[in-house]
Amino acid sequence: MLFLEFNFIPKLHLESIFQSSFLKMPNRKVVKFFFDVISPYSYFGFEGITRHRSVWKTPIQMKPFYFAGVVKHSENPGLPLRVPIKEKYMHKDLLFSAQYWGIPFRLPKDYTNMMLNTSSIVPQRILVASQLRDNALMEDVARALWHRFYAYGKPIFTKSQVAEVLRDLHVKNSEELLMMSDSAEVKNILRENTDEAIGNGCFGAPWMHITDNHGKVLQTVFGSDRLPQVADFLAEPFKGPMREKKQNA
Ligand SMILES: N[C@@H](CCC(=O)N[C@@H](CS)C(=O)NCC(=O)O)C(=O)O
Repeated sequence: MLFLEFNFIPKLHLESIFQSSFLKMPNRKVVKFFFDVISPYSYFGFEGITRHRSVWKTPIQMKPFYFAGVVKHSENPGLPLRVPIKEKYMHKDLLFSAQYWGIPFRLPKDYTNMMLNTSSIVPQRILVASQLRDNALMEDVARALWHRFYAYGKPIFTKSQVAEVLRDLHVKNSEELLMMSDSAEVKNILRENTDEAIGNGCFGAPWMHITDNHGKVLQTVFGSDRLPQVADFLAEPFKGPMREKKQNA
């Protein structure tokens, strides 16, 4: 009898713990945000989502990927800059959107040509190398690259151009970071991030996956302008541009 009682009490206790903590635990989602510094809409999405980090409980994973790889794989012929009437609209829309997000922005000289004919492989690999050191460093570098390009019209696509950004940010051992960006590890991560997006139907940037806490993709999302829907899906607040959070002025 004593044995039975002894057995019974801990069982009940365990059940109640299980019910209160595991069964009622919210099924926490995760947002993966795929971006490339060649993509100006990635800049807006990057600002929007990182500003919302302060008001969301949902974890956000930042994923530098290679936009040219996405475009090639998806055989996307619809890049707005390739269609003159969309190009004209996009130039205006970029300024309009930058104003909304409170981002200093003007179109660098020869913008369309540069966007269509320049590779972002160097800065993207440097972002991956920075992220291996520290995600906050990666975000600072990404923001500084975009700021240099859109606020000052200075290019950001070669090693020496990125090195200047690292120097301005006073990044420690920046030479090591530049060397690391050529490593197989970094190249593989960039490829894996790109393949992960492509494997889920990606054709453009920015791109997001909303996953469950086991990594299963519940929703894929294209565009910086989809953050209100993302917030709604996560049952999180959408607070607009949160311009008070802007870091580059
Ligand atoms: N409406 C989207 C536009 C995003 C966009 O046009 N991204 C470009 C790269 S910067 C792209 O991936 N375009 C591919 C396409 O439109 O098919 C937004 O506001 O973010």
